Parts: sequence; structure tokens; C-alpha cells
Amino acid sequence: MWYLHGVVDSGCPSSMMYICHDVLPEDFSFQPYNRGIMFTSKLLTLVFVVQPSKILLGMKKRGFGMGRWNGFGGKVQPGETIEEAAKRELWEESCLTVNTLEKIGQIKFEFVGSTELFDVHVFHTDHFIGEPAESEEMRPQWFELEKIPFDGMWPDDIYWLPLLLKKKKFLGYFKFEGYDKILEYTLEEVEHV
Ligand SMILES: Nc1nc2c([nH]c(=O)n2[C@H]2C[C@H](O)[C@@H](COP(=O)(O)OP(=O)(O)OP(=O)(O)O)O2)c(=O)[nH]1
Ligand SMILES: [Mg+2]
Ligand SMILES: [Mg+2]
Repeated sequence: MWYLHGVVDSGCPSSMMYICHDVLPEDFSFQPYNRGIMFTSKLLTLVFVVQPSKILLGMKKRGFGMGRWNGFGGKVQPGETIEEAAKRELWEESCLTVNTLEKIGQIKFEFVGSTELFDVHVFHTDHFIGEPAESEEMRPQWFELEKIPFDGMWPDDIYWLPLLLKKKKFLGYFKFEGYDKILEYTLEEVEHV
């Protein structure tokens, strides 16, 4: 039996290739690897701008996740760090700039029938510069923290967004069938992410 373990850095941060090992590592815990399937991984960012009583979400107007409220983010481009990508996507999609972003979570998504994992790096910020403005991709709107529209968001968000709002760091894994049904998941709070 071969197990997947680690990544090969192909030089392009958005196309890491997972490699196989025949020995189960001590810290082996990530579920998709132990089924012996070869996965590629796509790096994505996701930024939430939070104020003491409200959160900024955007209605996704096109492409993946269209029709859902979400934070701002997208694919990491070759030559940029994940944090640079997170800032760029926030700017492109909401017209906001930030000096610092706090990395708060990392979530891997598996979609049944696909061997590409989505590796989403989640950031939080409570300081921003500018006024949110609508972009080609997102229509921003502030929501009271008690009125977050979970019914109109990705179904996994209700599990981990409360951790982000408490500034708790987390690691997650969600396995989807289609885009609406979670088949299994793991979620843990961690000290470092
Ligand atoms: N809240 C939440 N966000 C998710 C989930 N899955 C998932 O990919 N995302 C995020 C990560 C990215 O921010 C975004 C998908 O990237 P995107 O399609 O917006 O990429 P992009 O901005 O580069 O788009 P484009 O220019 O190529 O059209 O959705 C999820 O289950 N919950
Ligand atoms: Mg995007
Ligand atoms: Mg984008």
C-alpha cells in the first residue's frame, strides 16, 4: 500500500503535487492521503474583514460559488506569496487594502470525483483602508454578527466561521458530494496555522 505524504513544489505555488510514501508517517492524519489516491492541490486565499459588531461579506457574482455570500479571495498566482495573493484578491474584489492580515485557518476541500484538493488559506483582519465597493466578482455588504446569512453561504462555513470570529485558529477538512452536501469533515483548533 502506498500512502500520499508531503508535496512536491513544482515552482508554481498553485500546482503542488502530492507525493507517495510507503511508510505511514507518525503525524499522519489527513484523510484523503490514506486512501492511496494521487491528489493535486490548488492554493486559494480567503479573507474576512471583521468589525466589533459586523462582518463584510461579498455576494459572488460569477464562477465558482456564484450566488453565495463569502469572504474575498481566490487563486494564488505564480510568483506571489499566499499573503500577497490574499491582499491582492481582497483589493480586486472589494477595493479595500490592508496593512496586515492574520492567518487564522487552513481548510482542505475534497470533491468526490475530483483528484484536485482545494487548499484554502483563511485570513482575518479588523483594520482596513478604503470603502468597500462592488467589483466584477463580488457585491460587498456588511452583516451584523448575529445575522450572518449562513443559509446563503457554503455549507461548511457554519462550522468554522464562529471560530474565526473568536480569533481561534483552526485546521479543517471537508469532503463534498457536489457543492451542497458534506459527506464527512474534520475540524480542530490549533495553536499555530
Ligand atoms: N467560505 C468558503 N469559501 C470557499 C469554500 N470553498 C472555496 O473554494 N472557497 C473560496 C476560496 C476562494 O476564496 C474562492 C474560490 O476562488 P475564486 O473562484 O473566487 O477564484 P478567483 O478570485 O481567482 O476567481 P477568477 O478571477 O478566476 O474568476 O472560494 C468554502 O467551502 N467556503
Ligand atoms: Mg475570488
Ligand atoms: Mg478574484
